Amino acid sequence: MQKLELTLAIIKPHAVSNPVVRTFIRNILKTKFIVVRTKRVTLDTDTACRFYQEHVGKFFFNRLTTFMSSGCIDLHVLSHVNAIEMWRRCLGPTSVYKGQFQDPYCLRGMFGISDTRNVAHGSDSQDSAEREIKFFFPEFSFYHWRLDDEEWFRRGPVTFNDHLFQHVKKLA
Ligand SMILES: Nc1ncnc2c1ncn2[C@@H]1O[C@H](COP(=O)(O)OP(=O)(O)OP(=O)(O)O)[C@@H](O)[C@H]1O
Repeated sequence: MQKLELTLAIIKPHAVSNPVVRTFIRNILKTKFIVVRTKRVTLDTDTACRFYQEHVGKFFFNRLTTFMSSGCIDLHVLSHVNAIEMWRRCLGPTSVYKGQFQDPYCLRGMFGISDTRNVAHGSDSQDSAEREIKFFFPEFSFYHWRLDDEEWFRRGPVTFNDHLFQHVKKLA
């Protein structure tokens, strides 16, 4: 049985503040993935700039970091075999316009407003996922994940806790 992979999903402010979009996305997350952690935060611009530091100097950097600190964002640590690719496939292309033509049912194609307000973020590699999860969930233990939790979530049984918006171990 292939091991579970972790990825970070960030639901961007315009998607969190729209109840229809938020509910649609949450349904995908809880039915297609194992949701390992969920947290809602509001970033200050300094934290948004640190998170997106690889884009410093690009024409959209200021727009992106201002937008990401303009309201609540939802952070989800997702798990699945090939979680990174799966979540990015749900998102579709970075460009909303491209998504609308190439893959109209992807989240960005359906709910994106612009290339900045493109619904959500997904880690693009295992290294990025680990770095990004550590950035937002410093208390998350990769040691315990690898030692114990990964196998538990893979084999089950798990149940979904709506209040936490997380899957949790189902104890006998
Ligand atoms: N040409 C652009 N114009 C405006 N905003 C952009 C543009 N390119 C990227 N961005 C913003 O910067 C974010 C990070 O860009 P990146 O190139 O890493 O895209 P991505 O990997 O598809 O998206 P993400 O990392 O958010 O999942 C994008 O999600 C988008 O919000």
